[in-house]
Amino acid sequence: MTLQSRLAFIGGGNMAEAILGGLLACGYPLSQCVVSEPLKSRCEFLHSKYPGLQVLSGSQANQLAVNGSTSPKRTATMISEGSVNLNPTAASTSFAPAEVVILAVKPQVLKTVVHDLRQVLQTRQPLIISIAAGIETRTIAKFIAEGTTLKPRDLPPVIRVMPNTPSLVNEGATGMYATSDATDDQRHVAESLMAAVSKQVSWVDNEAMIDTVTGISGSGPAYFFLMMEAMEEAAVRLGLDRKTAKALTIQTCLGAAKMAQSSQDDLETLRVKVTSPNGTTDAAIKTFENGGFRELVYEGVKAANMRSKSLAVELGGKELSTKL
Ligand SMILES: NC(=O)C1=CN([C@@H]2O[C@H](COP(=O)(O)OP(=O)(O)OC[C@H]3O[C@@H](n4cnc5c(N)ncnc54)[C@H](OP(=O)(O)O)[C@@H]3O)[C@@H](O)[C@H]2O)C=CC1
Ligand SMILES: O=C(O)[C@@H]1CCC=N1
Repeated sequence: MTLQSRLAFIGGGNMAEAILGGLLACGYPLSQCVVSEPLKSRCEFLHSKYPGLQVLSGSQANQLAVNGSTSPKRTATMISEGSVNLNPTAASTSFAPAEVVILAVKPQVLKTVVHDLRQVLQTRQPLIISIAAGIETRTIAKFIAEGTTLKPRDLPPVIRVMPNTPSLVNEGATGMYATSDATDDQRHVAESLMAAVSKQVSWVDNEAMIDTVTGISGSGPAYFFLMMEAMEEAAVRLGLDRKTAKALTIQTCLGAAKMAQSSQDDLETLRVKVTSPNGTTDAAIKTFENGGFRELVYEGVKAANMRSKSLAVELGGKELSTKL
């Protein structure tokens, strides 16, 4: 396995595209990537945005993406029989087997997807990276092993990753957890892939911490977009035109983040430096604090964390603990 390993994305939605787009932007070879995605319009979108990318759909698309097919004739038969559709711009009808499989479907369909891929995952033993919120590594291992006599040691290792959508612009923040059976080489490959699209990659030792990572950086971009939407709206209500309101809001967010990243000061000091006593910022900050801003943020992050845990219960059969 190399840092240009053959990658199969199972699911070609928002987060898959964020990772794929970020990898391609930093030079990952397009010819090493295949995406399996059932929705025709989404396939067309991916074809047109990434010309030459192999995008598969159809009933056997997931299998083909993982298993590969070194016989163009066999692939052509699958295509003519309609079990696989392949975009016409893709370079080849031969597929090497995937060395890394990125499970990028919604948590609710993960079980079905993994069940369908069970055989090929057991045979090919690719490194499996799951980005699905909530679903634990042992649950994925259970899905792979179900209906067989395989022992955990016979299963391919699963690395659980919680990325975020800024990966698309190579500004992702990613949390990672690997089970003890993952080798250093496999961890290195997974980390290198995510590091290519993320400015911050953090391993956690305890899988439960992935729920917390989900509540902070996985879901986090949406919190900042919400804040920016609210600031833009406030500026418009107070008289600015929308274009100016949006541009000032976005640049303020970016500037604050860059300062926070590069400054020796902690976040509180940076805030205090903007806040003249009894000045304008002071008036705003007091309004936020009096409205319970910090507690509200805590409750929001906790809700995301708890939802991640409850997905593990709903979809993985785990007991729900009320402990965070
Ligand atoms: N969006 C985000 O910011 C983040 C998402 N995640 C995780 O990433 C995963 C994907 O989320 P996201 O990209 O937002 O969701 P999307 O719905 O955008 O993407 C999932 C894609 O998988 C496709 N799909 C559905 N069934 C199958 C199948 N049987 N085989 C192959 N593909 C299938 C869907 O097609 P169709 O539309 O036809 O159903 C869809 O295009 C989730 O598990 C989520 O928890 C993790 C971190 C951040
Ligand atoms: O909202 C979700 O469930 C996914 C996981 C993290 C971000 N989006």
